[in-house]
This record gives sequence, C-alpha cells and structure tokens, in this order.
Amino acid sequence: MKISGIELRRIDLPLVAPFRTSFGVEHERDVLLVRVVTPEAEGWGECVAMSSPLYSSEYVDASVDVMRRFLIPALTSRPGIDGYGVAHALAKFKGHRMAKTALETAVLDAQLRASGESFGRFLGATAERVPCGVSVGIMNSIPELLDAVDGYLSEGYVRIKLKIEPGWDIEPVRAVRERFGDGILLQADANAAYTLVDAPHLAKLDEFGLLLIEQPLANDDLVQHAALSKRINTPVCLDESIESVEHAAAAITLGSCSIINIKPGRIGGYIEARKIHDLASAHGIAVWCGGMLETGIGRAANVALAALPGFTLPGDTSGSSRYYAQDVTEPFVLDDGHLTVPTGPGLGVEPLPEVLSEITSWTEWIPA
Ligand SMILES: O=C(O)CCC(=O)N[C@@H](C(=O)O)c1ccccc1
Repeated sequence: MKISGIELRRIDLPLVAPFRTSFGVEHERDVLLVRVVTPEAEGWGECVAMSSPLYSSEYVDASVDVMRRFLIPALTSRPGIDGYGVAHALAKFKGHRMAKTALETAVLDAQLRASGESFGRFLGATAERVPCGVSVGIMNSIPELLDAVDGYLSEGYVRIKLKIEPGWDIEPVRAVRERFGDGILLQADANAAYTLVDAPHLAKLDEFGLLLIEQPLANDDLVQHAALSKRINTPVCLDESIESVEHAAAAITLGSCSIINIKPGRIGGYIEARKIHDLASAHGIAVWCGGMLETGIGRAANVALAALPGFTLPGDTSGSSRYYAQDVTEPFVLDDGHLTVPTGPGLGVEPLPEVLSEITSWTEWIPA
C-alpha cells in the first residue's frame, strides 16, 4: 500500500474515577490516535503512552514529536508498505515502541480493511470471545476497596487484579480473600515498587493463593526477578521488563518469570506480541493481555490478541465503562464476564464521528 498521509489526533477522555497505581494517579487520558490514509482504505491506531514518563520512558508529547520528525517520514517515503514492513522500516530509530505500535496498528488496520480480513483472523485468534479481568487501583481504605471489588464481581469480571505498593499490599489482599473467598481469581500488580530486600515481605502473599504477582521489582530487571522467583511461591509475572521477544527469551532462559503480561504498545506492536505468544507457548509460559486504559480502538486490537490460544489467563481487557463514560467507539460491553472479538474487517471498530470531534483537542495532517 502507498500511504497518502497520516493524521495525528489527540483526544481528551476523563476517567470515570481516579486510577491510582504505585507510580501515580490518572484522572484523565490524553490519547494520541493515528489515522493512516491510503487509496484503498483508512486505518486507525492508538498510542498508549501516558502524559508523563512514569510507566515507561514514553510520553504523549514525545510520541507526537518522534512520529512527526522520524517515524512517519520513514513510512510515507516508501513506495509501498504493509503491516509486516512497518517494524523493519522503523527499526533504525531506537525505542519509542508505543509510537511504533500505533503506526503499525493503523497500517495493519488499513491493509485488513482493504482485504476484508479481521484483525483477530490475521493474528491467529481461535476464540470468538475472551474472559475479562479488571484492574483495581490503590484505594484510600479497605472498605472502599471491598466495595469496588464487589461491584466488579457483580458486573461479571472473572479475575481481579489489585494494584499494590509498600504499605498497601498484605492487608488489602487478605481483606479481599477473606471477603470473597478462595474461589475468585486474584492477582497483584506492584509496578516495580519493591526490591529484593522485600522478598521476605512479598513471601507473606504466598498464603493467599494468588495467580501471580506482576512486576514486583525494577522495571528493567530480569536477574533480580529470577532470584525473587526462588524465594516466593507466588508465580512471578513480568510486564515492564519485557519490551521485545528477545527480552522474553532472556526472561524464560533466566527463569525470571513463569507468566508474561503481553502489552503490544510496550513491545512495539501486535506482530511482535504474536512472536512473544508463540515463544512463551513453546516454553509452557502462560501469557495474558495487559492494558493501558485503551479506548475502543486499542481495546479492539487487544481483544483480538487475547483470543489467541496461548492467552490462557484472563487479561486486563475490561469493558469500556471500566474507564470511560463515553468511549470514542461503540462501547465494549461485558457479557457474562466476556468480551466478543470484533469480526469486521481490520479492527472492526472505528471512532464515532460526533464523539471524536467533541473530544478532539488537537489534530495534524501529515501528507506523504
Ligand atoms: O485495564 C487497563 O487497561 C489498565 C490495566 C492496568 O492496570 N494497567 C497498568 C499496568 O501497569 O499494567 C497501568 C496503569 C496506568 C498506566 C499504565 C499502566
């Protein structure tokens, strides 16, 4: 396909409630969307970078800059490109995986809308719907946490993920276990808030039968997580540390984790995500699809990815209403704890024009 031009668009979406993690509190999302225009079709992608470089080094303003100055010219200067060619064309530019993922997704979406193939079928999805977990932020009190968890379980979520940090870990997990029993699927996400010194403390989580503890140690570590994995019984899952299939191979070789949270934006795209899925499956490592508070654009792609056979654990593929009163696309609505994989060409969803114009804060057209 020859790209005619690419539109960058920032949209403002307030969250239905503040979302607190060990690295900060989110009240709204300043989301960067990408629209790739070709003679055959248009395609959409979502950049999951946050407004500040707190989850990783990427942030929205930097994504706009690197796309405008380096990534988009590298794509539009080519006589033709397809989804498989994007990562190769952008490889010479270091990092900025979330920006690269948004562009690759938009090119793939255009390509697939032109060919009539769904994103899920392209990736190798084998399920028509996926079981959904939900991520629960750090709260001001245990009662507030229990009310939130009660509400999500009532909505049908099949797995609860609790954000933890030093001072908010053992007691919240204990309270949820005592209130809701051993039957609910429960896991914890530390977002790199601990060090190996905390190993004995983290071992106290072992009594609660958690599915996993996600990224307990530094965001770029593999070696210390391997040491921690030998000192606690709760399975270690990596998120921030895995930025490529090479990282995943190293983590598996070192024994750094037994579960991987696959977040396409973090690793540079859905094609790289499928590589990690295939590698992990070959090693008996379970994977699940993480989330970055995506709008329906990124959510559609994540739900398609989560339908691949190796995604054996419920992901952070919540319904749109977990974060947004009004999504930029038709909302993803939980049905019996599951979301249906879109079956239309490409992502199978697109922004609602009236909503998009209302929430757009900035847009720029970059011609080929
Ligand atoms: O449901 C979602 O999309 C969010 C899932 C979630 O907890 N994401 C976490 C994470 O570290 O995995 C996150 C929160 C805020 C910002 C970035 C990441």
